[in-house]
Amino acid sequence: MSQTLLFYCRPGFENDVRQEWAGKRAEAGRWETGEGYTALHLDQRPEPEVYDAANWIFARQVLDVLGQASLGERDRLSPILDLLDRLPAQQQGPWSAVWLEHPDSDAGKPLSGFCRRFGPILEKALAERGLISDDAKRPRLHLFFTALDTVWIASADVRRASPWPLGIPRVRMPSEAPSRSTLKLSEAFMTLVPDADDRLKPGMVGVDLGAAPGGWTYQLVARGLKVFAIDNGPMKGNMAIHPHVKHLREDGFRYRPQHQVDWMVCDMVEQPARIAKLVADWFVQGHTRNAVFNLKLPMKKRWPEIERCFGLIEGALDEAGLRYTLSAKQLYHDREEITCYLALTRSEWAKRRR
Ligand SMILES: C[S@@+](CC[C@H](N)C(=O)[O-])C[C@H]1O[C@@H](n2cnc3c(N)ncnc32)[C@H](O)[C@@H]1O
Repeated sequence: MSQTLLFYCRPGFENDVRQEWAGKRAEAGRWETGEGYTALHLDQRPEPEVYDAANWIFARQVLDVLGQASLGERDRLSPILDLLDRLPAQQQGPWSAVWLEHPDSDAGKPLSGFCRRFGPILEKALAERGLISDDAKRPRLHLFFTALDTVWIASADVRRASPWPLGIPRVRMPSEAPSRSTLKLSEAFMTLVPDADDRLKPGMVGVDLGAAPGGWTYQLVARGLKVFAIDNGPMKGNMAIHPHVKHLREDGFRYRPQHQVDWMVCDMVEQPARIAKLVADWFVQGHTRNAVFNLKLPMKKRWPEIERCFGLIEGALDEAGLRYTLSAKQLYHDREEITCYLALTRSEWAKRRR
């Protein structure tokens, strides 16, 4: 049975979604792309894992398309309900929720007001037809408006899809943090570290490479960690005087901790392969068990660069016989970059603990 997949992404990174697909999957199909999204028409339905938003770096959300509707100016509701009525029985709902969304693009953002107004109208109509269920495990209905008169209608498996509208987590800017970069690490913990509350605990020790002015250090300190902040530049605000922060004016590529630490984070602006080698060395030498690091990707061919960096890390850790997980995402707060999470498995860490 043919199937269309809809991917949401940061505007300008649609080609990166396609490159990532081609790098990871054998199935080829026809792509249909707009700013902030791209859809893939396939002859066959792919495996369920494909819908795991966490498995994709550049896609924020991956949905199963049910259809596309053109809407009239006076009556937008009827064409949507008609399309839903015509779906095969197994796709007809009921749904656990209905989300009205739009591309995260200059053209898409003005549609948010319309989505807010139209959402309750649609929800009421669906509820009257018995199409909204209390069962939170039921699929979610997504209406992705690319214009006031054009909508993609899609469904999401709530166990696999991103849990945030537009695939964008809401992150609060803490007033005490010295830089907006803090949002990136906060988002990384929400998105990439599934057991963050367990893996980041008071009393743990972290190293922040390229720490100044202290936005990432702030996130570690806020979770009760003691932090070695490595940077030749100055730490600012509370991060310059906090008793849990030790600022060392050293080269982040040369610095190594005297004792094993729980976390290493790295936001140095450098060639991605150099960062990848540095991170791999920290793990192979047993300096840390968790790392969040940023790979800056200003180049045109980002996917081959990512594959090269992951190859470097995986090659080094595999050769050292380590068991680990490596994941990555282009976060909402990432521009021409991605954020990666590398962690030893719990059993591996227990084995290596000195
Ligand atoms: C993007 S900023 C980091 C921002 C920081 N994560 C925050 O949230 O405030 C990059 C930092 O890396 C530092 N840096 C670059 N190369 C470095 C190196 N070789 N050793 C130490 N710090 C370095 C720079 O001085 C700069 O402060």
